[in-house]
Amino acid sequence: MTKIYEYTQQPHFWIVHDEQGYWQVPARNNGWQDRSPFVGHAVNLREVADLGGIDLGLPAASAADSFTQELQALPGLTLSNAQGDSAFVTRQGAQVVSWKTADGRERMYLSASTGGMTRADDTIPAAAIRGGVPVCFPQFSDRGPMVKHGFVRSLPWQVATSPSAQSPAMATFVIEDDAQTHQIWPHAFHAEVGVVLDAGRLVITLTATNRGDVAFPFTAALHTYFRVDDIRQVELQGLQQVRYQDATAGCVEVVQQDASVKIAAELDRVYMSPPKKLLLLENGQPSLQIEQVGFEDTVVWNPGPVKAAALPDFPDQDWLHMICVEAACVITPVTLAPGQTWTGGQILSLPSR
Ligand SMILES: O=P(O)(O)OC[C@H]1O[C@@H](O)[C@H](O)[C@@H](O)[C@@H]1O
Repeated sequence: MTKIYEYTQQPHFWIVHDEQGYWQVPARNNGWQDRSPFVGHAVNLREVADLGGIDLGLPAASAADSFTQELQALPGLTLSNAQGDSAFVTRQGAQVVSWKTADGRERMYLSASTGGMTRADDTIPAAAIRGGVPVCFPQFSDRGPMVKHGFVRSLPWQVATSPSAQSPAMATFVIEDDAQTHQIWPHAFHAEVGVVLDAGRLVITLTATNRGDVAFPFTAALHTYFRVDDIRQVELQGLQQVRYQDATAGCVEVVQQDASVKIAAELDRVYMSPPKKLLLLENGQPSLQIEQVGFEDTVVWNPGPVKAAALPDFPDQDWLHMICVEAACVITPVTLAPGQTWTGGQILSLPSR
């Protein structure tokens, strides 16, 4: 039987801490009987009941003052674990802007000249934060009438679950529609970002719920910026024979021929229904495994030298030090009926795991 140390129920998922780490398990069919994409083994409801209901409780939901720390002047909070991994999530956009693995290596790219909502300048809408894991919702890129990549990446989020002494390695963040969002998008929604840090692994989930009485479609992405030493030594494996739209060429459709994606200039592609696990290599060595669930497409983006020079919040040379590999729903929008919930996630792990 799987030994479960603690578990807590969120509105749309469970957080489970067992022998193998922390897991975020979508709540379907009223329980965990479904083998979840987030667990490598079955966790079933009866086993949990047998444990006698260990409920350690959660700190009460708190507001902006949970974001007591700063990174590059961006208010946020830190997650950490006993193994020495840490992550920083900003109030603006519930954006993971730092993920340091226990070897001390920073895995997320964050522009030194990013804009964003500081504590002193709390005006909205703020510029998006350039780096980490921007949450694009309810529109991916400029494929619709809305502001590029939707509006939630520019808005302040609330903490639903703070990292605590008992559970320092997980947090959840929420945002809902209000008078301001109704001016941009008329729908009643609830969005939730879950961040779970485990030894050598980071799980980020996006959950969207329709809390209105009219169905709505959306597109979305976890627009992850990975930090790399030198993009010219980077390969992304797992996309051979996958069809993609090339956004640098009018979205013409092409089939990936090469075994790996390499970047020498601007690259902007939406891979359609690719395999769910990709491998990032640096200098020929596996560097990170990038897995996605729930999201149908994968976007790969690097601005290259010319576009980089034109981006005001991005140092000219930094295209050499990042690659975006994004879990995305682009080609086929997700439609949520009233009351319905959708969850997608990206699971990033060191390749030795
Ligand atoms: O500059 P933004 O709005 O953060 O977008 C960055 C890039 O995001 C990618 O997801 C898109 O495919 C690109 O076309 C876009 O340029």
